[in-house]
Amino acid sequence: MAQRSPLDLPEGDPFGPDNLPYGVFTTSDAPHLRKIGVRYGAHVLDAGAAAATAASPHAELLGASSLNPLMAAGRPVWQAVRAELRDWLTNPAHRHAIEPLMHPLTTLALHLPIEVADYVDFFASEHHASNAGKIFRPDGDALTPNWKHMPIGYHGRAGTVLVSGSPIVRPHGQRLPPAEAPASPAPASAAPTPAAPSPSASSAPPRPVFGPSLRLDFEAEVAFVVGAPSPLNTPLPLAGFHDHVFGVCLLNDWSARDIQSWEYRPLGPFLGKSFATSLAAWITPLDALAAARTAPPARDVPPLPYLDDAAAEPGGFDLRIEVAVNGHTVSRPPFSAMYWTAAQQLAHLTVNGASLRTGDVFASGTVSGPRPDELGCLLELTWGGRDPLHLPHGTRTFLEDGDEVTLTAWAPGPDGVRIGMGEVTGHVVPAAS
Ligand SMILES: O=C(O)/C=C/C(=O)CC(=O)CC(=O)O
Ligand SMILES: [Ca+2]
Ligand SMILES: [Mg+2]
Repeated sequence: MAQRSPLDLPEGDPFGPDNLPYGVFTTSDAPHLRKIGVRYGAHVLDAGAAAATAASPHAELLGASSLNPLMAAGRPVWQAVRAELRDWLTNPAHRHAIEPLMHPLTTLALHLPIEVADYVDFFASEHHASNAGKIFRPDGDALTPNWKHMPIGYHGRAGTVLVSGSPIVRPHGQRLPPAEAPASPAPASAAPTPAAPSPSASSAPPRPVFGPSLRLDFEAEVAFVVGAPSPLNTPLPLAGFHDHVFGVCLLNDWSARDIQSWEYRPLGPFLGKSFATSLAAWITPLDALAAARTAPPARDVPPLPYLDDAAAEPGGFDLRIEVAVNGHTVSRPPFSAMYWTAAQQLAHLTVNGASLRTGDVFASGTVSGPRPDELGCLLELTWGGRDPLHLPHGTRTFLEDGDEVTLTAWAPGPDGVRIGMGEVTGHVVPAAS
């Protein structure tokens, strides 16, 4: 049987000419030579080689070892490069030149496609925020009084953003001893080292122990990658989203709930989240998601003018996310349910005069929908460990060593075609001894 050309895709392939996500790869014969690739079906185009062959004016940008130079070039260049890529991959006149530059995806090593500058994580799902509020702060209001007035967020740790597939080492940290039996069995190496004798009276102040986290969790999120930088002291309007955001990808904000719940007051998440954040290897260009734009939920509290999106282009994205633990689907969070949009988050990030750098990543926050099978983390799916999940391979409250978590997503594209968002995956390895 004749071998099908990598340029002939099956009908409706989610990585077809309307998608064209960017990544960075190496081949086994040149493991240190990072190249920009464009995913097309089950193959990857060596974009730098294609640009050189075509004598493209963008050959230097596509010949770089990360996406940052291309991302810094701005939207007119992004659009010109996307048109060139589509021509190279679909115009029969280029077939003989392009075919030899296509690598089977399975033969490549994929790397972090961008050099991450700053990393911010938001808290934009009303369902997640109110569930987390009820679980972490059962005696208070589910939402804090500021929540409907601004997209709440925190600055995370850019240096520990890892590419999909990287192992996640169970973190050590301070945590409170569980009031009763631990919600999930301790890994063999997890015997905690008491920092102090246990309190003898129930009114004694809490005293932490030190050891591997017993409540390791995932958070299904969507990340937005900044391309064009912005100057200091220049707040961006909502429309700035279109000019400054290069692309979108999946992100897993691994979270140690026991470390987090002890440390987060009063300044917010810190070491319970900074040990690792996984980013997908493929960045979907914003233009590939044009058909997925959708209106966000109705605002029941009018936002301040700089966040008011009533007259703006629809700021939501209809991304259908799926979360699998060890290959078993545990949730399908709908990104269209997010209350605060990425455009509002960008306007808020810069409203105080803060500048943007190429490679800044801002993540949506955990994506949870209203239904019990739409929740984006185990904290919610097991209600703080109270209601274990029953999976074919055993019950889970939080993650055990060896567990693998995979997020996938797709978005509606033009003419009923699906735009594949690739995946972000990671597996838990035992805490360092
Ligand atoms: O309610 C809290 O105190 C914190 C909840 C989170 O886990 C914060 C976070 O990472 C934001 C998010 O993913 O939505
Ligand atoms: Ca998060
Ligand atoms: Mg994290």
